[in-house]
Order: sequence, then C-alpha cells, then structure tokens
Amino acid sequence: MKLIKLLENTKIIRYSGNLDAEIEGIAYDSRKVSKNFLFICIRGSFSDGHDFIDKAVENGAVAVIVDKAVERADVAVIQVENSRAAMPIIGANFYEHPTDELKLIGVTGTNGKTTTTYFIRSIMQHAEKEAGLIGTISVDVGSKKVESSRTTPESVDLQRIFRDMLSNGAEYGIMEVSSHSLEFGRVDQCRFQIGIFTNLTQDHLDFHGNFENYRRAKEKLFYKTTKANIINIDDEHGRIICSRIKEQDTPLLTFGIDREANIMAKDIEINDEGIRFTLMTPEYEAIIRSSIPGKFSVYNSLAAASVAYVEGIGKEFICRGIEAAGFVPGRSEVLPLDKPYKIIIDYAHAPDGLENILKSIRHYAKGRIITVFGCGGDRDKTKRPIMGEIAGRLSDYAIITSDNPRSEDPNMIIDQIEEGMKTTNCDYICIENRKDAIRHAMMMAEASDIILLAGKGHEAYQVLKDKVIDFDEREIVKELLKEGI
Ligand SMILES: CC(=O)N[C@H]1[C@@H](OP(=O)(O)OP(=O)(O)OC[C@H]2O[C@@H](n3ccc(=O)[nH]c3=O)[C@H](O)[C@@H]2O)O[C@H](CO)[C@@H](O)[C@@H]1O[C@H](C)C(=O)N[C@@H](C)C(=O)N[C@H](CCC(=O)O)C(=O)O
Ligand SMILES: Nc1ncnc2c1ncn2[C@@H]1O[C@H](COP(=O)(O)OP(=O)(O)OP(=O)(O)O)[C@@H](O)[C@H]1O
Ligand SMILES: N[C@H](CCC[C@H](N)C(=O)O)C(=O)O
Ligand SMILES: [Mg+2]
Repeated sequence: MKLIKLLENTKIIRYSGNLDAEIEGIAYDSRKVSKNFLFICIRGSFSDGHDFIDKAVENGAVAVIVDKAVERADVAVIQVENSRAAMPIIGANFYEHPTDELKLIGVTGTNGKTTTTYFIRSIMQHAEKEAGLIGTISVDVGSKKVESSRTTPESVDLQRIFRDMLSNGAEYGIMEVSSHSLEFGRVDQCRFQIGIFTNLTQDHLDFHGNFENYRRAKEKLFYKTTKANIINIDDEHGRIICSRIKEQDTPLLTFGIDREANIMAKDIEINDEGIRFTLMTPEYEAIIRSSIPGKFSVYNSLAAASVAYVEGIGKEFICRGIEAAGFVPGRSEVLPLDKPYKIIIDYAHAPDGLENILKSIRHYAKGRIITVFGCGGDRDKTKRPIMGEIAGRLSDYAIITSDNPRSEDPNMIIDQIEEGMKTTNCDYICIENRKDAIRHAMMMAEASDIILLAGKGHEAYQVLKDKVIDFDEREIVKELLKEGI
C-alpha cells in the first residue's frame, strides 16, 4: 500500500521524502522491521523508538513515523503529533479496517476475562459460528494458534490479527481488553459490537496510579461499542459504569445474581464438581452446568450467556457451549494425580482472584488447604501484603514463593507478602525457589488435603532477572512425582 494512503486521518505536522513509497509492512520495534517497512517510533518507559531508526533502516525501513524533529535524507520521515496515537490509525488503514466487517466482542474487568472469552467461543462453536480469539493464553485466528505474550496485543498487531481472522472465514472476533490496552490506545480503531464488564477489584495500581483511573480506563471500552454493553450489576463499579454510560445510544444489558438484572441466575448449586443454575432471560430459562466450581463461574457463564442472548443464539447452544468449555487451562485446573491429595493450578494473581479461588475451595475441601503462591515483580506492589493476608486467612498452611520476579529481588517481594501473612494465624514458610516450594507442599500433603498452586496458571515459563526459564507447573509436578514424592 502507498505510504500516503497509510497516513489518512493522521495528524501530520511535517514530512520529508517520498510519500508514494510502497509499504509492505509496519513495525514499532526495530528488530521486527523487514524490507520496505514503515517503522513507527514510540517513546516508551524503558527506551525511545527514535533511537533505533538506524537499526530500522538497516533492516529495510523506507519510512519512519516520529513525534519529534528528525532529519534524514535516506527515508521518508513523517512527523505526527503523537506516534502512539497515530499507530492504530495507520494499522487500521494498512489492514483496511477489518472491524468494519468482523463482529468484535470485547471483555474487560479485573478477573474472568479469559474464562468468559472461552465460554463465549465455545457457545459460538456449538452454534457453528466461526470465531477468532485473542487473550492471555493465545491468539487463535482460525488457521493457526500462537501463544500470547500479552493479554491485548499492540494496535497494529491487532488489526493484522483481525484481518487474518476474516481471511480464515471468521464472523466473530472475541477478545480480552486489558486496562493497559485501553489506556495506551491499543484498541483505538477497533469497532466493538459488544462490550462486557466482568468486575473490578484491585490490580495494576502501579500503572494506573489510583483506583479511579483504573476504572475509567476500563470504562473506555463502553464508549466504543455499537450493539450492546453487557455489565455485571452486582459489582459496585459495574453500577457506576452503568450510570455513566446510560446516555450512550448503545443498548445496555445487565447481568447478576444478587441484584435485579436483565439476565439472572437462580437455584444456584456449587460443589467440587462444578456449578449448576437456572439461567433467566427475558425470553427463556435454561439449566446451565459448568465443571469449573465457584460462584465466579456463575458470573462468567452469565456474561457469556448474555452475549449469546444479544446475538440471538439459541439456548441449547448456550447450555452445550458452557458445559463443553470444561476446564480453561490454568483456571481451577485439577491435575490428574494418583495421590490421596489434590493439586489445583489457578491463575489467581490479584487479591480478589486469590480470595475467590480459596473461598471456592474451602466450600468443598475436606482436608487442609496448602497454598503455594507469590507475586509478580515489576507489577503493583501494594497488592503483595493484601494477598499475604488473604492466603493466610483462608489457608491452613501457606508457602510463600516466587511468581515471575522479573527485574526485582524475589526475596524482597516475599518479604512484602509476608507482612500481610504475619497478621494472620496461618502457619507458613518462605521458599524462594518455586519448584522447591511445590516439592515442600507435596511432601507435607496428607489424604484429603488440597494444594493450590496460585498465580501462574497456564504460564509455561518463569521470568527471572536475567533469563526466562521453562516452568510449566504441570510438568514440574510430574518431575517431582518421578523423584518419588
Ligand atoms: C507497561 C506497558 O504496557 N508497556 C508496553 C509499552 O512499553 P514502553 O512504551 O515502555 O516501551 P519500551 O520498552 O520503552 O520501548 C519503546 C519503543 O522502542 C521500541 N524498541 C525497543 C528496543 C529496540 O531495540 N528497538 C525498538 O524499536 C519498542 O518496541 C517500543 O516500541 O509499549 C511496548 C510496545 O508496544 C509494549 O511491549 C510494552 O508492554 C510490556 C511488554 C508489558 O509488559 N505490558 C504489560 C504490563 C501489559 O500490557 N499487560 C496487559 C495485561 C494486564 C492485565 O490486565 O492483567 C496486557 O494487555 O497484556
Ligand atoms: N468472574 C470472576 N470473578 C472473580 N474471580 C474470577 C472470575 N473468573 C475467574 N476468576 C479467578 O481469577 C483468575 C483469573 O481468571 P481469568 O484468567 O479468567 O481472568 P483474566 O481477567 O483473564 O485475568 P488477566 O487479567 O490476567 O488476563 C482465575 O484463575 C480465578 O481464580
Ligand atoms: N496479565 C497479568 C498477569 C500476571 C501473572 C502473574 N503470573 C505475574 O507474573 O504477575 C500481568 O501482566 O500483570
Ligand atoms: Mg486473561
């Protein structure tokens, strides 16, 4: 596509060079530039993309987007007001506005995004509707599935993914929309048909500064939708969002258990086998079952059922779809184990998620709950003592260990978690190495005990200061069993 066409609707301050250059690809990382690419220079928190123009040109860039004055004769230079803001516009131009065609469904909230998107996709599959999926675990465009490195990809990547989905025959795109992506404008130029709000509790305060900013970031999704906003009305922040978006033309649909809502659940049964409830919509009732236990599973089912309701997908597909979704990798995943105790892997990595999974296990645990957990480095520090207190209050024994320490000293993170743990009566131990921590839990487990490995869920790696190592908890447990534990 010609560079000039790519620049449509961007705010150009000045330019030099050939605007008729033929552009074959776009990259915002110099290391990903190839022949005839456009390189977009982003000023980040660690580095400044403008410093990598030489590298980009060496790799084949023929044009660069900058947001500060840059003089170069060898490539076209387009100075815009803000490169990050221009990036989604350029991406949408290059991939020819895929969300004008794709029915895009976005799920936001602190917890339940991945699970809800899996439920929605399973319903769609049962109704024989082609749907692509974007989220924390993977990006699935239909013809291929790749592991994700983030929950919501960067804007240009998103536009490419949507186009790939369409090329593979997708009618729907179902995606998790993180607060980071809303704040950074990664989803600008995405025309969402449906937006879903699961819930809002503490997380990412390092990035958003305070809770109000965090809520406002999430809220942005509901101004981008055209067909329906689906909101959990039992959540106090869901109610705030409802009151703030009520002037919108987009119809609002609420779901809930405790408050009067459009889509509701009654006769809820929860046990260690999962959940069962009666789904109530304005038009029909249906019995829903899921093998994921916990009240939060009812909420995720209600959110997914609400989408199906809006789309006019029959109730039989809702029932079959949610039931068949079975386990979502690393979410309340019970490991197959020939032992008298159980091991559950769960991605709970924020206070509310941890509290929910522990309360859900407490509901059916017959023996002790042994919790192995840590907190990620380079992420919200304030959640650490809070999670320590929750794990202490709701476990019989806790092992504080490392999650992904990233650039931080793992023992410092553990100390901060311990502050909260100390305020409870829980017996605990700190073991920095996560594999050793799991070994300790398995060695002490007795009949009927439940070991919860919280925080890493589906992740198959651990991010340490200087390297990323293989760390799949399913494999680690297998290795430990081979050791004879
Ligand atoms: C806080 C955050 O989201 N940061 C994102 C942001 O980083 P940044 O602006 O600080 O970028 P930077 O690393 O300083 O680099 C600046 C620019 O120079 C470029 N560069 C850098 C080096 C080089 O050799 N050449 C080069 O061109 C980079 O590609 C980048 O464009 O922009 C980068 C480019 O788009 C992202 O990769 C980066 O995501 C990082 C990896 C990240 O960890 N993000 C997490 C926190 C995140 O987004 N999480 C949410 C989920 C949260 C949740 O709900 O649980 C998500 O959606 O995944
Ligand atoms: N609706 C919910 N409400 C509260 N907790 C939930 C809910 N759904 C799932 N959880 C808990 O939160 C954990 C994370 O769930 P899930 O991966 O679906 O959330 P997410 O919003 O995608 O998280 P992330 O922000 O990391 O992408 C689960 O392992 C479970 O313990
Ligand atoms: N999407 C979340 C995932 C956290 C997972 C946890 N294992 C950690 O590393 O903190 C984040 O990027 O904050
Ligand atoms: Mg997720």
